[in-house]
Amino acid sequence: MLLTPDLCVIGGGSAGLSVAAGAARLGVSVVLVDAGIAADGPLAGVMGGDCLHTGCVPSKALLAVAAQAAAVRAAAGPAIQAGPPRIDFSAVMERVRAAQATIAPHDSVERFTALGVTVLPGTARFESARDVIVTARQGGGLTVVRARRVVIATGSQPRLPPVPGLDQVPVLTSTTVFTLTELPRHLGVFGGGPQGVELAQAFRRLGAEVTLITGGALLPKEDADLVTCVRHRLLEEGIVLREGGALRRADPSGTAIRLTLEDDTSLTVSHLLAATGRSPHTAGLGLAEAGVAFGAEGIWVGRGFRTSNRRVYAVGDVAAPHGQPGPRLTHLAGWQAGQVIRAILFRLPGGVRGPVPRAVWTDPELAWVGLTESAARARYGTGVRVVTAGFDGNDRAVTEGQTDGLCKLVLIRRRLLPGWRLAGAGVVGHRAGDLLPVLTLAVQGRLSLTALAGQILPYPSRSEVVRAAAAAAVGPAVFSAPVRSVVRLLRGLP
Ligand SMILES: Cc1cc2nc3c(=O)[nH]c(=O)nc-3n(C[C@H](O)[C@H](O)[C@H](O)COP(=O)(O)OP(=O)(O)OC[C@H]3O[C@@H](n4cnc5c(N)ncnc54)[C@H](O)[C@@H]3O)c2cc1C
Ligand SMILES: NC(=O)c1ccc[n+]([C@@H]2O[C@H](COP(=O)([O-])OP(=O)(O)OC[C@H]3O[C@@H](n4cnc5c(N)ncnc54)[C@H](O)[C@@H]3O)[C@@H](O)[C@H]2O)c1
Repeated sequence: MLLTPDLCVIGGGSAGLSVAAGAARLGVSVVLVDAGIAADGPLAGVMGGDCLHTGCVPSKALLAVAAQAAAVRAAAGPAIQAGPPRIDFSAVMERVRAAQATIAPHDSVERFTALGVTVLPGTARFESARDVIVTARQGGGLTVVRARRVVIATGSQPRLPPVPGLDQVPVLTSTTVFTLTELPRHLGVFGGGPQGVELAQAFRRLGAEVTLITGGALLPKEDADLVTCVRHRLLEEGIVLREGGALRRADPSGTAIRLTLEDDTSLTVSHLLAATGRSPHTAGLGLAEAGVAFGAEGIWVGRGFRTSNRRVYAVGDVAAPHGQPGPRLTHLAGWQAGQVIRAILFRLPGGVRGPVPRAVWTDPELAWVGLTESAARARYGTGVRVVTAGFDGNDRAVTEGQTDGLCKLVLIRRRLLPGWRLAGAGVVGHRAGDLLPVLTLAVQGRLSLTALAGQILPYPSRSEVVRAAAAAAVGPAVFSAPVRSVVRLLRGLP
């Protein structure tokens, strides 16, 4: 069979679905090929890729149930008499599946078909610079798609470092961890990025013994002072942290797994989860046949997310803008999808990307946008100023008994005018992610510090910590000697 649509989208994850839905709603004929459509089970007939099946949704649902368990433990005291929570792990996983099932209709083949998209369940591969061959699932035959434009959105997969013995032991990844039917007795988590830290806390709060092993520092992309707050809580909750203790080898030990670290220490765990990053899904796509340049970091794209083949574009986790692996996040995939629609359908040049907000959804959460302090200092040296305000001075946090954390603003000296400009901002603390939108607006929109400091905010709210940090930035200028002189002068007037 030969199909000749305007657009062929390969991959039905966050990126591909956004492109397909947007294009179809603008009246363009779209063929969407997805290899990840579940054939049976509760998510049968559902696309959604990593985010829905093995990423954001199940991990956040697991964290949410785990947070409830932690809240029960924390509530127990003189005011509330409660015992330790009894956790039914299979019911926990039911909650995870229920969250997925609630979101699933949005990503279903049915919805996309109703939007006018032709959905082909199967695996796509370029046969030439123009033609994409789709091998249908379950031996259902071949379809040739000859589209005016093709968008590759094939995502990424878990990356396992070449540690000796890792291929000799059962290793869980994000692909398999959400199919566990029993709570691991002792979970070794290998990797201290957002994935490792979030899942370590979730499993610990659900009652597993957890050891987190990471070659470098915990959350290495974040400023150390913010990470300290997260680390403190993980330790307090009983997670054993082996930071800087890279894994040297893994060996089977009966039904368990023996891990030997670089410092010659070893430990035995019942389960091992590798959370050591992801690599782009480029294999088997026939990229060489299509004349699409790519590397280990992903498919190289320029402005408008166009590849080296002018008919072909790439977005989402698989794309490497200007040859660099970007952050791999669902909301960034959504933004890129909008850009590719602009480029293909409206022939508009790609917009310039503002700083991308990100959050680690642990408790406390760590949320950031723009330059971190360490990145700013590396770039601007002494022309950097940092101000903070802690939740210990925030009345709402005090009333909630959740005063850990702070808001931090990274300022750089203005080039032409006197004063400072906001280059990065973030919060660590209880529900810190909810405070990120205003900081994102401030950093992306180059909002003045005076505007941030002058906000009228509901009292008592955690959002006041942002205003307090901005007030700390503008305070020295407001209460300076020249301003005091003006006040003195005016006081003398009738
Ligand atoms: C545990 C975990 C937690 C996460 N939490 C967050 C979070 O809280 N916030 C956040 O923003 N991001 C989070 N992420 C990252 C987020 O899931 C990804 O950035 C996002 O899903 C990428 O979307 P995508 O469309 O590029 O790729 P994917 O969602 O991977 O979709 C790719 C699709 O392409 C299909 N495909 C691949 N090859 C072919 C082929 N040859 N033919 C046809 N189809 C093909 C696949 O089957 C899949 O359906 C998390 C990731 C993990 C692993
Ligand atoms: N909240 C969120 O937005 C969120 C949550 C989970 C995952 N994600 C996304 O999913 C993807 C995967 O997350 P991740 O945390 O696995 O990736 P990551 O690349 O951020 O972190 C990988 C971690 O593994 C460690 N590591 C890698 N190789 C190692 C080795 N050989 N020895 C020791 N340590 C090693 C790194 O030091 C790092 O701590 C990322 O793209 C991330 O953005 C996002």
